[in-house]
Amino acid sequence: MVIGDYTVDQVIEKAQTLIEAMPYIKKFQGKTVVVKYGGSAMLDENLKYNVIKDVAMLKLVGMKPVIVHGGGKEISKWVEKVGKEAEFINGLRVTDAETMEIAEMVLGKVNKSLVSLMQKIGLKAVGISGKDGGMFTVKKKFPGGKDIGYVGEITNVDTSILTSLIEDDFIPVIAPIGVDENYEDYNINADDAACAVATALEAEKLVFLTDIEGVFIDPTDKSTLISEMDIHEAKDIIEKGVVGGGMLPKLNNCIAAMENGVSRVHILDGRLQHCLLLEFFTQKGIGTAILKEPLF
Ligand SMILES: Nc1ncnc2c1ncn2[C@@H]1O[C@H](COP(=O)(O)OP(=O)(O)O)[C@@H](O)[C@H]1O
Ligand SMILES: CC(=O)N[C@@H](CCC(=O)OP(=O)(O)O)C(=O)O
Repeated sequence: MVIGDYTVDQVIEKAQTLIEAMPYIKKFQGKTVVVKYGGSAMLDENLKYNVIKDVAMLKLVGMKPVIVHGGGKEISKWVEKVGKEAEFINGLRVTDAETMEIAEMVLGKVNKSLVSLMQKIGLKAVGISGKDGGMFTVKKKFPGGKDIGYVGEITNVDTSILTSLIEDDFIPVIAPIGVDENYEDYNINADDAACAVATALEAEKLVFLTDIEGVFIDPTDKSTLISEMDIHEAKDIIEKGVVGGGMLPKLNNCIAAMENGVSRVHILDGRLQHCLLLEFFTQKGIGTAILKEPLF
């Protein structure tokens, strides 16, 4: 027997998936969830559209999603177009005045492209940067004591603009730019921004969407994926030098978020279609989960 385009078994399987989602929907209803959408996982419009559809689903079942986005790859592309070389120290972009200008322009474009996609599927979204509503106050960051230009560390998040938007049913979409007390612009690593926002909003969950399956002991050996680790293990692998590149600020931020009250932190492969739905609504553990304490 067939029902529409499906066999009875397929229909039952679909219904079971919905039933499986029920406890998770109940658990996260009314909760704030922060999704950090990394530039590395914005490979094409189709993928972006699917991520936005997942966010729509989170919103429609009663969660309060907030998006903090990156755009590092796109910034590097434009930095190279003006004849410069993109340079990073500890996963943070060395940002001179010209690079700052490029970063703000590119992040503004990424921001509005995400807002457009949301509007296309009927979601209410507002794109802002940390400058809007005085949301982020920053000070210059000196990673390892080094001066890397206009790179900011968030010292305060004024959540009033976010809470107003959320109360009015909008999804805030945040670009990681902020100003210091002298109103100088700063480029902020999007992982740092997501962690600060999740902490300030006391989010239930912080999810990083990136371009790798999760955290690996050895990224060249897929069998070394860490599916769960506690804060101590996370600190340990950082100390051992196992984690590099853009994963370093991500993992440091996972630890900071957990230490500052965020209940759950996950690192997921944003290239995997509907990874957010799989993570939120099914029992399948995907990516790397960072836990406060060991489970056993
Ligand atoms: N131990 C590790 N496990 C996983 N990824 C790692 C590790 N060490 C370095 N990386 C790198 O970190 C990258 C993710 O960070 P990044 O490129 O900044 O992504 P995003 O744009 O999502 O912030 C991965 O693509 C990978 O190359
Ligand atoms: C200071 C710093 O590193 N800023 C980042 C901001 C964008 C970002 O973090 O984007 P992803 O999340 O895609 O990496 C940068 O200029 O690349």
